[in-house]
Order: sequence, then structure tokens, then C-alpha cells
Amino acid sequence: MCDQPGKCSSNSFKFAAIQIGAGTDKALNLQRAASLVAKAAKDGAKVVSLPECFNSPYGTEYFKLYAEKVPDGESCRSLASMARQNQIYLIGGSIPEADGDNLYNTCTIWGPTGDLIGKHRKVHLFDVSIPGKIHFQESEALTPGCSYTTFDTPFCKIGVGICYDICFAELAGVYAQKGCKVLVYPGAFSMITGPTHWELHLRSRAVDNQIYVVGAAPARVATASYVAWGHSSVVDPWGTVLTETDEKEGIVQADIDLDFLEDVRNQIPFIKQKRLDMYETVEKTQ
Ligand SMILES: O=C(O)CCC(=O)C(=O)O
Repeated sequence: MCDQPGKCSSNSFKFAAIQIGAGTDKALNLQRAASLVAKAAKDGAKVVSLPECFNSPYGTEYFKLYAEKVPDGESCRSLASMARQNQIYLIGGSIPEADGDNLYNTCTIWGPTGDLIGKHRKVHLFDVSIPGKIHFQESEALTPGCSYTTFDTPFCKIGVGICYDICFAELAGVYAQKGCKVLVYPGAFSMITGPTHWELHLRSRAVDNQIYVVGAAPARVATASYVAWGHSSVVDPWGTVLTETDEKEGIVQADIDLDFLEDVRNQIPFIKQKRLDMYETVEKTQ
């Protein structure tokens, strides 16, 4: 599974994050996603993630216009065939989902047979107001999800969050308690928050939980109403950024080495050292 002789243990697999910027033409967005997913798989990736809102521009004005039913819409059909044709686990970034009167920011997860194996609705909606810089209220258009989302692969269990979900350490902590070894966040951090917060959050969630963290971001589209920071990355359980790109379209990929993860956890045993008599992370289900 590893193509760097002497550098990787056999207990590893390749994870790729696709960085693409979406325009207004949905069919074209899907086509471009399919060609980069195929390239990542050809380069050896077994698990691939697309970014948040990869099939439509990102913005409250677009969610209704581009919303589809899951799994009946054209984006889901296209994601299923990308997973099946390339025999990979595919984290389908996110798409605006229509369900009854509600809209969600939804990540679908596909197995190598093209079956839908999970679905995450963004739990923390991006509602911020920074005078003179950014005013964004996702909750004007969207309803938040209320569920944790993990899925199993032959390699390990993986936990899923969308963008702003990464800012909440408790969600990542619950995923780690559930046995996830990788967290993946399709995201679209802004030009205001991205430069200071994106890498900091990726590395913090990785170190807090001694876990791999993958961030799949859109490429920057300078003419868009919401301009994304980009910088898709993979961070290891030590907190080291294994790979990070700039703002342009591309693919980042890294080996997820599960033996290295165990080494880090044994060497600095946070899990055993937690003072559960003083604090704990508690999962609440609805
Ligand atoms: O920029 C951020 O801090 C989060 C952005 C976000 O949640 C999004 O773009 O969906």
C-alpha cells in the first residue's frame, strides 16, 4: 500500500484530498471532480476526499438553487460511480441537500462498490460576524445536523466533520473515543479565518487526539462571492503537517501510518493520563 520503500510500515494506506474550486456549472464541477479523483486513485490513494460544496459555489444564495435529494440526485450518482470505477472509499466533500422543507450541508461517503456507507450533515453552522471583514450566516439557509458520522474501512475507522465542525474540539474528541484513527474535514475556510485558524485547527485536533487529520479545501476562485483559503493538508498524530498545498487546484496525498500512530500514543500516553476524575468528553445522542 506504500510506495516509499523503507519509509512506510505495511500498516499504512494512502489518503488523498482533492482541491478544486467550483463554478456555477454543476455538470462541469462534477466532471472535474471525477477526473481528479481518478488521478488520485491511479496514484495509489485508497481513500479520497473532495472539498466542501464541490458541486456548487459556496454561499447562502446558492444552497437552495443547487440542492439535491440524497442519494437520488445527480451529484450522488456521480460520486457513486467515482467510488465504484476507482475502487476507493470516497468522502464526497459536501453538497447542499434537500430533505422536506429543510436544507443541509451534507457529506456523503461511498464504498468501493459504489454503495452509500455514511452521511454527515454539518453540525456546527458557520454563523460569524466580523465587522468590515466577513458576515456569514449559514443558518439563514441551512438546518444543522445532529449526528456523529464514522465509517469503517479495512484500514481503520474514520470520523467526518464539515469545515466549521473542526473548530469544536469536543466533536473530534468523541470521534477519537469511538476509535477513529483519521478525521477528515471537507472545508472551505475563508480568507479571514484561513490564514490563522485552518492549519492551527488541523494540527490542534491531531495533537489533542494523537490522530491523523485531513483537510480537503476548495481551490481559490478569486471572482467568487465567497473566496476560500485553500491549503488542503494532511497532519499526522505528532502534529506535523505531512503535506499542504497553496490556493491552486491540485491533489495532496500522504501515507496514513497506523503503526506510527500507535507509537505516538504509546510514547506520550495522553489517553491513559487523562484525569477522568476531573473532566471528561461525553457523547450525547439525540
Ligand atoms: O472559515 C471558517 O472559520 C469556517 C468556514 C466554514 O465553516 C465554511 O466555509 O463552511
